[in-house]
Amino acid sequence: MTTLSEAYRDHPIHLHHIIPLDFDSVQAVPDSHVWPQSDKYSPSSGVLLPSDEHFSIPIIDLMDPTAAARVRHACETWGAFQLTSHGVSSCLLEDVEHEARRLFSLPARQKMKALRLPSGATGYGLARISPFFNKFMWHEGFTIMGSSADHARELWPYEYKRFCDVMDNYQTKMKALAERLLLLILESLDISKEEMNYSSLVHASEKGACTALQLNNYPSCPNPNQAMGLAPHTDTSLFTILHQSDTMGLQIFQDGVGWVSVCPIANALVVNVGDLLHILSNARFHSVLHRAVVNQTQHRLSIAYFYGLPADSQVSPASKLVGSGQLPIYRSLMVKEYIKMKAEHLDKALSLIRI
Ligand SMILES: O=C(O)CCC(=O)C(=O)O
Ligand SMILES: [Fe+2]
Repeated sequence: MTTLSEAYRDHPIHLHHIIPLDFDSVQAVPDSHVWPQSDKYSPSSGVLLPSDEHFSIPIIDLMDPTAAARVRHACETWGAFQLTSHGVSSCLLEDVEHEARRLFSLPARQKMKALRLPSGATGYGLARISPFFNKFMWHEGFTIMGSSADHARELWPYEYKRFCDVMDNYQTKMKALAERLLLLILESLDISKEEMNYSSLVHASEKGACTALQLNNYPSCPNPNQAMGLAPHTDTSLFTILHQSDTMGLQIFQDGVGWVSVCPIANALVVNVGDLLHILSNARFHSVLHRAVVNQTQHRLSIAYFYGLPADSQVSPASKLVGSGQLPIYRSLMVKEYIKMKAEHLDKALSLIRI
């Protein structure tokens, strides 16, 4: 079966788009990291603080009997929501954040030992979207797919086990939560698991879902208005479950409104609709454009769990949602084909598969 790593292998990335800045060694934002102020990519462009509830993403309690309807509304209007009562313990969230902090606070030369390979998918480095932008992001990341042992051993030859145990446990809990959420999302689209007549989704929830864990670090920045933490993008996943530390930084784009900050809520997880769910829902749910901005005094961490379909499966608008007067908006294609298109064309990928 094709894995996500194999799907990325054909798209080597140049080393200067993998190696992060040694943030400890700079006093000012270097020109290579200064983003233009005048366009939509400007880090300070049109941001709304969610002081008004109309400008904040919905908060959904997973145990609420009306959760499916609320999920549908959130995914149709925002493409994102904050999830509470999700059953992932606050201890585990603290542990995963603590381990991520421990990793990113290592000296730069130590982190470089676990650098992602040019044609690799896992390890330490800049975000994969880096080559699409003229300027570099104020960010360093660490990607895990399955076991983190090989890279963790490079970072801590003798004491890597605690890191691996926490990451394994977190991925196990995230997978179980993602499977619950997938069923809720199908229910919200009025599709029962039995009606899911193509195998990929059933397949995904039962065995081969393509998943990845992404640890993100945004060091404090001498001039946050000039720098960009993570440039605007949509996730390729079905959906992403994100834990953010208690520093503001995540923003989502809402048409006609602009960039809206997603306030950290203790123990809530942010769920973002990704491209695959957008395709599957025949664009009823939208894959949310989001970015991360940086802070002058506090560094910020986030931990993203990407839940996708198996790379070898087919994705298309669900048959339940097309037919009765509704035409499919996207053609059917293999998930790995879509991953490849995204790696080559980023935000143009969806338009390339429109019918
Ligand atoms: O740091 C964040 O809040 C966003 C992270 C993100 O969008 C990603 O890892 O894809
Ligand atoms: Fe993202």
